[in-house]
Amino acid sequence: MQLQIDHISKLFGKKKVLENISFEVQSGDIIGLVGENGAGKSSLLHILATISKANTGTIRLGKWIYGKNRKQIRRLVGFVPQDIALWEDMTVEENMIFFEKLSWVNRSKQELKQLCEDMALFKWKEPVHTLSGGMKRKLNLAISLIHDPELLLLDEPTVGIDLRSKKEIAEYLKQKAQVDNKMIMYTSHDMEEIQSICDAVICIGNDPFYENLLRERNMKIISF
Ligand SMILES: Nc1ncnc2c1ncn2[C@@H]1O[C@H](COP(=O)(O)OP(=O)(O)OP(=O)(O)O)[C@@H](O)[C@H]1O
Repeated sequence: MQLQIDHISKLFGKKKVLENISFEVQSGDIIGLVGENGAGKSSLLHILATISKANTGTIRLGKWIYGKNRKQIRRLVGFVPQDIALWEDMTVEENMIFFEKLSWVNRSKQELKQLCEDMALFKWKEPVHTLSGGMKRKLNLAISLIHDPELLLLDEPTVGIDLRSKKEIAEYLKQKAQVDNKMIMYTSHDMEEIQSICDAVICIGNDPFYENLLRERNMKIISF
């Protein structure tokens, strides 16, 4: 499958946040998005998650076109937003079951539990409000994987997650891309993490500071 982004721009009022962005992502790719605060990384992910619309340009995911085939596209996309979105009074198990019911797939309890464990989350019967910030993020990640999306969009997914779990999650995501042939787009301000996970990086805002950082690390830069 291919994600094809063709000349997209995004405006908020008169403010241009994304300008004429074009690039392609293939199945199996993990693409990093970097750039300073306010550069437009989340805005791009929101567009790709169909939560917001680009002002110009076209986007295709496989044979489907954004704006025309939203329902089909939503089934193929998983999104972990920066803000944690969970039912705080329900347990981890109840949250997983709730989101499984909202999805288009049937997963057994064991499969749902395994997804949490893949994210190094070993709480199951605990109410979410008793979890740490990092554990909640792990749960958000597990939820985004319930419907086995072809395109996984992760907006700073590992903020607050301990180093061991970060490493385990990175290995899991690499396997998802390499073995299961999924596309992953990933934002982070942690260059080491970006370097260890991503095959190539897009520098939102064409910022020479970030481009130099990436060159110093011999990372492949996707220009647009
Ligand atoms: N709903 C909105 N209405 C108006 N302006 C917005 C809206 N969402 C984002 N913006 C503006 O768009 C710009 C890009 O924001 P965005 O959140 O995409 O940046 P980012 O690169 O993800 O930043 P960060 O690294 O801080 O997460 C910012 O100037 C922000 O204020």
